[in-house]
Amino acid sequence: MLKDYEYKVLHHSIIPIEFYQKYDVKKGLRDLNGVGVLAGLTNISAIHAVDQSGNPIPGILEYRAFNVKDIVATLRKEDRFGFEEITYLILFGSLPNQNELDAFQKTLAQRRKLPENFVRDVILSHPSEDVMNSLSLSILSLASYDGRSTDISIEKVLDQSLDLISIFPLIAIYAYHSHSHYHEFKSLYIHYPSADLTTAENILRLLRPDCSYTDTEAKVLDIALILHMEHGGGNNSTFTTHVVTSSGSDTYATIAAALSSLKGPKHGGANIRAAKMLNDIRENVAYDASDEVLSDYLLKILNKQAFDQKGLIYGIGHAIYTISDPRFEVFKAYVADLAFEKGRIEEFKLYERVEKMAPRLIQKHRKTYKTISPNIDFYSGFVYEMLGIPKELYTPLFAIARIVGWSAHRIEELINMNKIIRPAYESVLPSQKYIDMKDRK
Ligand SMILES: CC(=O)SCCNC(=O)CCNC(=O)[C@H](O)C(C)(C)COP(=O)(O)OP(=O)(O)OC[C@H]1O[C@@H](n2cnc3c(N)ncnc32)[C@H](O)[C@@H]1OP(=O)(O)O
Ligand SMILES: O=C([O-])CC(=O)C(=O)O
Repeated sequence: MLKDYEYKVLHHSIIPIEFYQKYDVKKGLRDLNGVGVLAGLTNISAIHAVDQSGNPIPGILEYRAFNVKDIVATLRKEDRFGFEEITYLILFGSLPNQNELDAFQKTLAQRRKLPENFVRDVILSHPSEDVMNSLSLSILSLASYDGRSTDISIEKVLDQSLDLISIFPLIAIYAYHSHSHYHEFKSLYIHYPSADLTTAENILRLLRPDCSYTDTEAKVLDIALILHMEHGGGNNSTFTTHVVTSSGSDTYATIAAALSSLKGPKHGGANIRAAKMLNDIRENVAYDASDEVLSDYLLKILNKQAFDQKGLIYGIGHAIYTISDPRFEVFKAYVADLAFEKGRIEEFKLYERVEKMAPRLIQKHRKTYKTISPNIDFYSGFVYEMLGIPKELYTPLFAIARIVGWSAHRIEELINMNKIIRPAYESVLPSQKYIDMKDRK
């Protein structure tokens, strides 16, 4: 029966490919040359991938006009954490001075707590292997604890956003513990966060049975969070935030929608797929395999004959960047050091070979004129793995960071747009006369 229904659905859904050109449809809301259709304006971040004449350039990412590479280099030089400072920058538009930063850190620490019995009644009662779904469920449940959940005044939305930024790490990690206890039969422990620690340190503290972590581990995680915080208004989850916000919906529903978008394997979910794909490659191709053998296996992945049979090499390619994703470059600088420290050089070398080989294979195989390069999530799963972070938390870590960007964009949409987002779909089916039941075949 279901097969029958499937046949009908396919038969009545397929639209001839040439129609998209005929009606000038911007597939993926992209122009023919791949540039996104202009859907909004923003002060929050800028992504530069072409020069003024439209020629590709190495990618540049700016948060509130500050180059992300400079931000990370300064934090590294001064050997300090930056997630809270860059959250302040993205939300409020300027760099905090020391007093402003201290006060903001205190605000986040005070908000880093869940409603009474929330862990017991919501998180532990609904264990799921999919921590992204647990996050969505928890965010929607939080609305019931907020007496003004549907208030969309800027003051209230900001208040809700600061709460969500503070508690996302708690929800994600407790949800992981719930899954690991009820589905993997491991001991259950729920640590409280510490008001004296940064977001990155608290994540590791809440995750580990003995709350321990090294300064290097926490600083690498802090950089990973900063690199994932924000990426313009057009990425799939932030655009979802704009779309849902434009209908007048509340913060909880909007963020649940953004989470649902982020988990997709072509977006934030790519980090877990990239790590699983590399494990698959490791199992099927020896570390010392020739380039020819490795290339043949990558071609099998592209031809949907290997790994998840979706035809994608995860962690490679980007909708906007061509020559390079600047976040990838920053990340990679940490991977080599970490791999050396953790004795994972052989794996790192395999990653590196795939990173170099895959873009060329995709270009050739998909016959694309566009230069393709690795994106931020090619190495992020490997980094998390080396930090001992379970794979169920890879995409939630992205969400823990991106909630900052979503919040800023939701507020920007509320302040500026006041117009429901509503693009057009042209019907290509000629009208028919309704048929009486007795006359149907
Ligand atoms: C944080 C982030 O969201 S970063 C992105 C994370 N996603 C991934 O790593 C998943 C793998 N990558 C992809 O699927 C794509 O590169 C995307 C979704 C990121 C961008 O997709 P697009 O904007 O369509 O990329 P682009 O226009 O450069 O693609 C050109 C062609 O190459 C293909 N292609 C691009 N990247 C890949 C890839 N990694 N594997 C296989 N094919 C690819 C596209 O499907 C397209 O083929 P088509 O013309 O037959 O449809
Ligand atoms: O911009 C995009 O399309 C995807 C991306 O890199 C992000 O959201 O960080």
